[in-house]
Amino acid sequence: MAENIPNGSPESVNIIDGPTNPMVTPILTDLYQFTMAYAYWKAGKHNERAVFDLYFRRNPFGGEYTIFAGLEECIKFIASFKLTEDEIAFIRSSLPPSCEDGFYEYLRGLDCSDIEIYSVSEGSVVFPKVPLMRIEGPIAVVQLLETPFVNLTNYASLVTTNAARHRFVAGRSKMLLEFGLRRAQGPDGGISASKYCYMGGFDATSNVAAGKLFGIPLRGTHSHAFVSSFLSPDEIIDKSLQHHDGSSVCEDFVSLVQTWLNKLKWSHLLGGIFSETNQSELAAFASYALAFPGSFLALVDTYDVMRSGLPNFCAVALALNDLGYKAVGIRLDSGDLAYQSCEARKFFCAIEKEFGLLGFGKTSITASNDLNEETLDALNKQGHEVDAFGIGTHLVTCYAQAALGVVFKLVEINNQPRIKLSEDVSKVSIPCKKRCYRLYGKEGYPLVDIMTGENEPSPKVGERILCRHPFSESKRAYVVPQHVEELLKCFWPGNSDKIREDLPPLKEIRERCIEQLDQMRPDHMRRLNPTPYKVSVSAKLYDFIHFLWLNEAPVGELQ
Ligand SMILES: Nc1ncnc2c1ncn2[C@@H]1O[C@H](COP(=O)(O)OP(=O)(O)OP(=O)(O)O)[C@@H](O)[C@H]1O
Ligand SMILES: O=P(O)(O)OC[C@H]1O[C@H](OP(=O)(O)OP(=O)(O)O)[C@H](O)[C@@H]1O
Ligand SMILES: O=C(O)c1cccnc1
Ligand SMILES: [Mg+2]
Repeated sequence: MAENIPNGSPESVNIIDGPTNPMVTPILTDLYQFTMAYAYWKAGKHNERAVFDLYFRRNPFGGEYTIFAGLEECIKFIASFKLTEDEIAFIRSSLPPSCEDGFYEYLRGLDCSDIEIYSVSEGSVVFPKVPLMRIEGPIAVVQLLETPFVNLTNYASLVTTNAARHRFVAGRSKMLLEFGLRRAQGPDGGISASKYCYMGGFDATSNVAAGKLFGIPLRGTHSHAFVSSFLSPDEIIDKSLQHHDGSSVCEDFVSLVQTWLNKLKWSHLLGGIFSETNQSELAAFASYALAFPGSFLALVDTYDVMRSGLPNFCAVALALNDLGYKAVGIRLDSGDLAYQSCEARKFFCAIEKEFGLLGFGKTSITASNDLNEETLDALNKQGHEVDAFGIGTHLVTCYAQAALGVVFKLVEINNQPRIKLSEDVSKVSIPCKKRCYRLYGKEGYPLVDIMTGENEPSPKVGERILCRHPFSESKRAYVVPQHVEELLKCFWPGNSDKIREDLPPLKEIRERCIEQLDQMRPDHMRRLNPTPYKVSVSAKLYDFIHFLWLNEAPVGELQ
């Protein structure tokens, strides 16, 4: 797990690269973090040891689960945390002239070597109120981390969860392609979406830069422009195509395609479905096949799916088959995707039967066009024959919910627990430096997450423990865990002697995410009225929260 390099040593810092986005620097933060840092420094308080929790309050998309993502980028950020002279000069110009020079000297020496970070593993299923990360260190430095950490985890967790939810509705067997780059919120939105949609269970992306940066499989088809850019088959100059096994060359592939189109037109099973297809579309398909004979996939809805796109595709696919190539399939990008996919499947099966082409019935059907959880669900209910979904706008923009609402709250300073009160109970923070556990039941499902004080004994397998709702007195349950998982692990030991967890490769995080989702009890996962997962505190922590609450809340006076 840990590398053979002393924790906190310069070597252990150096082996972690900087953040993916070079815009992620210490000044990618809110001004108030620097004004507070100055005021802490001025008060001589800047080195007081603080503990902050990063968590969220409500699951997104009306669901009862969230996937935690963004940890790797946070660690990469703090590993390279250092203000440049240029940045310090800018901060100086942004703060009042009365701010003392000593502060800028202090900023010059800042790094994150004295920060400790405990975190849930990236790609884990997580729940409201339970800390995703616990950040400890000198208060002025930890304060500066608030905005970038929330920024790096908020959208990451939201879009990973969105991807996981799309995967859940589509089912395991479908291929899910992320097509969102053009519709994403800027370049960082696009790159992040590709990374985190893969993490949340998508199979591939169309985003070439993300393929290069993260090793995500790349996939794509072609657009309507390619189809409409052709006017007629006469445009195709080099019509020759070598047989797949290299044994011979077909000098006029376009004629072979026309021959097949004629056969299809007069075939017993397909007769009457179409007459004359669009010849410019046929030219586009033949050209694409000449360019990619081994991976031919055609967008069939430019003119008319049933009367043109589908027969044209099949004519090209059959001609390719004569030369030893297997066409991949079609893409549908408009209209009723359930109906058209079923009709296309019937067409492919009829060809398999008519021409004895084994396996042609299974030719792949990709669907795209404004897809989201709801349309996937509707397609499932109607019955469809789609093998792969290409999803852009709704997925990457998180159209159904714009932000997760991750927060970063002080829970302890100089070993003194702190609480933030609110009229709204759901916004009251859970004080103390805590440990967090997931307790598993007899059937192997996670039953409850429990937070305890740092120094309480951990829950034990086979030992009954009282789990209390943090704020509702009557809600409590005894649990005898069959398995206990400690959730917060050390990802940045600072100057402590803790062992640092490795940052796993993206593919491993994705596998963890898929595995964790599979482990959940199905009623927490369903789309309609899912059962909330229980989040609790130990009896001792419950008593302490309420003691501190009473202590901090002023008593009103009635006149
Ligand atoms: N069988 C179906 N059931 C429910 N929704 C569907 C079904 N088939 C397609 N959809 C959805 O219906 C919407 C159709 O959108 P719209 O009418 O704008 O597209 P279109 O006219 O078919 O195509 P274009 O993008 O070319 O305008 C899309 O969001 C698509 O995902
Ligand atoms: O629909 P999304 O989920 O965002 O998926 C990406 C969309 O991008 C492409 O469309 P294009 O940019 O050509 O626009 P259009 O289909 O809206 O005309 C593609 O054909 C998909 O329809
Ligand atoms: O490759 C595709 O088919 C694709 C890529 C991006 C957006 N829409 C479609
Ligand atoms: Mg579209």
